[in-house]
Amino acid sequence: MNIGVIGAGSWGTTLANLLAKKGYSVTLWAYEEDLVARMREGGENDLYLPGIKLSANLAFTHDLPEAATAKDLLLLVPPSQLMRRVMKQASPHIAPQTLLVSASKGIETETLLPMSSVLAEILPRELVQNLTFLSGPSFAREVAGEMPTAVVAAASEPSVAQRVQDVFSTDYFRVYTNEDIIGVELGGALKNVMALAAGVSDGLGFGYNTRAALITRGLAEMTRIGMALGANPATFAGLAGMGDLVLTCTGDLSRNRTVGIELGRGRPLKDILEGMKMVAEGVQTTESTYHLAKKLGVEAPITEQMYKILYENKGALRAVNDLMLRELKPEGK
Ligand SMILES: NC(=O)c1ccc[n+]([C@@H]2O[C@H](COP(=O)([O-])OP(=O)(O)OC[C@H]3O[C@@H](n4cnc5c(N)ncnc54)[C@H](O)[C@@H]3O)[C@@H](O)[C@H]2O)c1
Ligand SMILES: O=P(O)(O)OC[C@H](O)CO
Repeated sequence: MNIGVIGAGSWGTTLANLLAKKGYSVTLWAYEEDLVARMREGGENDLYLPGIKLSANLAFTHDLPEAATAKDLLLLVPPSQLMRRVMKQASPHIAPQTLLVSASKGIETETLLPMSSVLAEILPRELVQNLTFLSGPSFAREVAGEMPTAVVAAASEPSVAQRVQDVFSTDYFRVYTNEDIIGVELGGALKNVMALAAGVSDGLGFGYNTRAALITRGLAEMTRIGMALGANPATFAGLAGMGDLVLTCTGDLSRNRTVGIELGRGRPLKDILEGMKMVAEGVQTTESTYHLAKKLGVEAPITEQMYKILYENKGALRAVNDLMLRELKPEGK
């Protein structure tokens, strides 16, 4: 099987390496030309996944058409805000029978669309039918270290999700299938907003009570937004919802949680982002989710306060107070 991977960040590189170690012939596309040269020479992605030895079955390119052409499966892992731009360039080179898998987690800020809708707008129909979404609790570095991990592959056609399940599964990477594309996608995107909030709470010096409250009420908020977009609420109790939410709100490897911690300590967002070469998807997904929830008429108090901290310079402590002092209500609402 010939596989192309679009995006050599920490997740794209990790999944490309997993597939190459399984024996597939894999070509990894990197946006950074100098990184391609270094990966070829040193067998390591020193920018996004330092210290992990890359398989000899892995080829590297800076040429997007080369990565997309004549592939049985193409894995898409750019930051979500760049998905449209990158895939518009790649699209003409993709063969109609190629299995497409997206592993990016975010909502486009300009259109408020999840990746499934972004891709449906730019790809030919025969490719859209075969689209699968891979999501779930999976820090790249732990998968690269072959630590047992479980994720979900969602496609509208079960046989398509099963093919992707077979391709990606290993003894340390267990893939479940699901038919709820929008639920699986939104779980992965919205948990990043909650991870920022959990980080803010930690940065302010609050404890486990606050974090548990944020995780639980965050899940309720994610489920409400998901249901308004047609997701199955049960999906949010699974790996792509609760699973990824718990991981990202509690794990020190989370970039989103780390950004939240710095915000909670009072560091300006601009400073934090200037010091980061990796993407914290939650920063832009907070903006899209805030506007999306308003458009849908869904109550999203944590997202709203996170938006005010990020984009309206609201003090983190005031945001927490405002959350606590909202009108009291029954838990089920
Ligand atoms: N890292 C993880 O543990 C992890 C796990 C699951 C899902 N994801 C998701 O995978 C997606 C990619 O994240 P990542 O962690 O692999 O990236 P990263 O933060 O490690 O690296 C940044 C990526 O952005 C790319 N990039 C920067 N500027 C670009 C441009 N102008 N055009 C195209 N690409 C450009 C870089 O080449 C690199 O691939 C995100 O949606 C993320 O949420 C990440
Ligand atoms: O480091 P984060 O916060 O982008 O999270 C990475 C993955 O999405 C965890 O599943």
